[in-house]
Amino acid sequence: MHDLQATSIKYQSNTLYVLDQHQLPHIESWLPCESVDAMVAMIQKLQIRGAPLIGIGASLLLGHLAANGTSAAKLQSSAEVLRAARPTAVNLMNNMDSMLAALHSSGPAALPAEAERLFHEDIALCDTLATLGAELITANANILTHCNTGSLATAGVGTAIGVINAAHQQGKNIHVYIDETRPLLQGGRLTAWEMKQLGVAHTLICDNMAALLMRDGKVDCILVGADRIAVNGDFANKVGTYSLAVNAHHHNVPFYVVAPYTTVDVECLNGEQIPIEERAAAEVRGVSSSFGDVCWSPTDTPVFNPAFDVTPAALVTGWILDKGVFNQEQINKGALKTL
Ligand SMILES: CSC[C@@H](O)[C@@H](O)C(=O)COP(=O)(O)O
Repeated sequence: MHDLQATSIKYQSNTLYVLDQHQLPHIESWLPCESVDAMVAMIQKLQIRGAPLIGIGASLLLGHLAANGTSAAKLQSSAEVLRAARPTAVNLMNNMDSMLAALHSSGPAALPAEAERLFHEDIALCDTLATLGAELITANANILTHCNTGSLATAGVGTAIGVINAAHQQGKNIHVYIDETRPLLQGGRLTAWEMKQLGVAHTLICDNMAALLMRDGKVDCILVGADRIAVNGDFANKVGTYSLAVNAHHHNVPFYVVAPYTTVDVECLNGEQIPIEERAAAEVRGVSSSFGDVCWSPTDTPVFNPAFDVTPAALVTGWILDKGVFNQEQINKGALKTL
């Protein structure tokens, strides 16, 4: 396979490396990933994360294994194991389907090229989203975003953060409010790191401060990513997105979701059909990260920890997709069925 380089994944001299997002922003550590078990563990620990990137990471690993002589039967079973590593982001399933289609039509020799194609496709999709989305951003806008949707979550410039960066590059003088995104703090750790790297003016807030900012007229629009979009426009994204959408609706703040077609699930008719991952209680009882393990609640406090929630289409102003920007009327007419 050819050498490849993105912000948080790279392939160099026949080795796949993942930038350990569990340790960011304070420690930048690249971990080699040689096996399916290692990739599944990294995906489940969120060392590699973000809907597009987990699909790309799993695909590159399969390409690597095929290039190093793994049999078709083993590649088939490996794709099935990788497919099940996390349940909500459909990019993983869509990418594994692409890899399996290549395996079935042309055999193992086709997998390195297919993985590279998916990697480069994701970069191009992100660029398209950024260009389309930036047109919607007005000069001096205050944008609120949730979780991390940037170059750490994709092979390219990101989805919602890609739009933010494009608007910034166009000199629109934007400012971003970053939801810290409890429980795993993808906003506070990762988006804050990316905004600093990109030179975008930003302010970190706790998730429960967003409504107040909207009430005070300090948010011009909200941009979020997605982990799975149903054909009726309902979508799953990092938990907390739904409450942002409810608050945006109440305060009349435009609310956009930004995602490539690889995040659309044409089999999923509505949000109720999206499987939602539930994660360990320890993530809510405290934090576990490079700055230590802390438990602030009683150690046996009962916990509810869904990693994602579903935002109904009725609360969405626009879907910024690589095929264009769609409104509710277009989505209701079935625009997502034909992507
Ligand atoms: C371009 S990333 C879009 C989504 O994957 C992102 O918003 C998100 O929810 C990521 O969740 P995570 O649990 O960190 O993988």
